[in-house]
Amino acid sequence: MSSLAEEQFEGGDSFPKDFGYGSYDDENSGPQVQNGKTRILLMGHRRSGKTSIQKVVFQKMSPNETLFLEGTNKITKEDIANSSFLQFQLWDCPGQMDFQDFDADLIFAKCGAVIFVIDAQDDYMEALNTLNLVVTKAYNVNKNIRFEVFVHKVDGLYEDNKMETQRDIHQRSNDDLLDAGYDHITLSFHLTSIYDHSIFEALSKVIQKLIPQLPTLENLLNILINNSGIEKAFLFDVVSKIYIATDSSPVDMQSYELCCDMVDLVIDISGIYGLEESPDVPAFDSRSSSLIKLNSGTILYLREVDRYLALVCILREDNFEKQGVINYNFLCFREALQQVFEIRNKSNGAGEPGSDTESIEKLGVVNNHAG
Ligand SMILES: Nc1nc2c(ncn2[C@@H]2O[C@H](COP(=O)(O)OP(=O)(O)OP(=O)(O)O)[C@@H](O)[C@H]2O)c(=O)[nH]1
Repeated sequence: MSSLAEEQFEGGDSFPKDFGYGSYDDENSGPQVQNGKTRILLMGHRRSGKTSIQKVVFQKMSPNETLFLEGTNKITKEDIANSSFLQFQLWDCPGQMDFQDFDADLIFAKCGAVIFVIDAQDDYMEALNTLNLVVTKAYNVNKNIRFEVFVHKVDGLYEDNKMETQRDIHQRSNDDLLDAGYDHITLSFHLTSIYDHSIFEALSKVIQKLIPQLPTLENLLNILINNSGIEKAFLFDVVSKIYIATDSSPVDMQSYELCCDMVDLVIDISGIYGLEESPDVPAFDSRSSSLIKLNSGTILYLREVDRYLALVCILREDNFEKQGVINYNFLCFREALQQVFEIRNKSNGAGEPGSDTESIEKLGVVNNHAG
């Protein structure tokens, strides 16, 4: 990779205050939501890695530091709302809780997703029994919960063994549900580790399922990339490096990792050189953008969308010749995104397709291929 080619600061208006995430709070009013925040539960046996996941992704703890974490002995609630775009409450449940006998109504009634963490380096048979118990209890309380199984600590497994372990856990847990008469419940599986980007990618996928505007965001990104000669675009929450949306082309891990590294780099450089006199003014602002040219003839291009969101694009160097078109399309994209949130804030019916279509129609992008 060549060095950072350009860290540029451009003029431009910030979004109005009401596009801040505060208003996003009010729009969710479904049963899975409490105080406007979707509740996500982290469950699993002792030492499976639940607290480590939360600390590494949301509190920027380095993976090695998790070695010194003490066991959790009561449910820890973490608001992931004020510090980033993501509006949810993460409940870290202690592994030592009595899974046979706990207040399922209280825990699952207002829950959007259960993440069940299984230590793939350990014997997981007992964990599968607990998974079955948790899933069936949760489903009886709330049929809308999404079940996500993290086959965790896979950094300790050989490549072949990873897929084999996931396949085995998938097979056994589905068989258990079938035996219990719950064959209609869908479990999603993710291979994860805190020592690489897999945990960020898995959490991105979990969280995307809980964002009602996801299809609209994906459509907007499709329109943007098709008209700008961009190959791949991610909408990042810069605080957590979770991508809240991407275009509909498949995600390859390498591209995602490159984009994550770029977000880190921009935040670090902004923190060092971009601070205003007042420490309260965030360094990552409407003037932040960055361009990295790789030796492979590929360009990484980052633009600030608002103080918590960044668009990161991957494109061929040749297609970057018309940077003006790309910048213009980006502004249209940003405006459309703003409209999506404004319309949703006004309407009570979250997720109604009509309102979102209106924003897409207003997206007056310019086609980069047109010459
Ligand atoms: N190799 C490896 N170790 C991990 C990973 N994630 C967590 N660990 C380690 O697993 C151990 C237990 O992690 P915790 O996060 O405390 O586990 P927990 O599930 O919160 O445990 P309880 O609070 O007892 O329920 C720590 O030593 C972590 O460093 C991972 O992805 N890979």
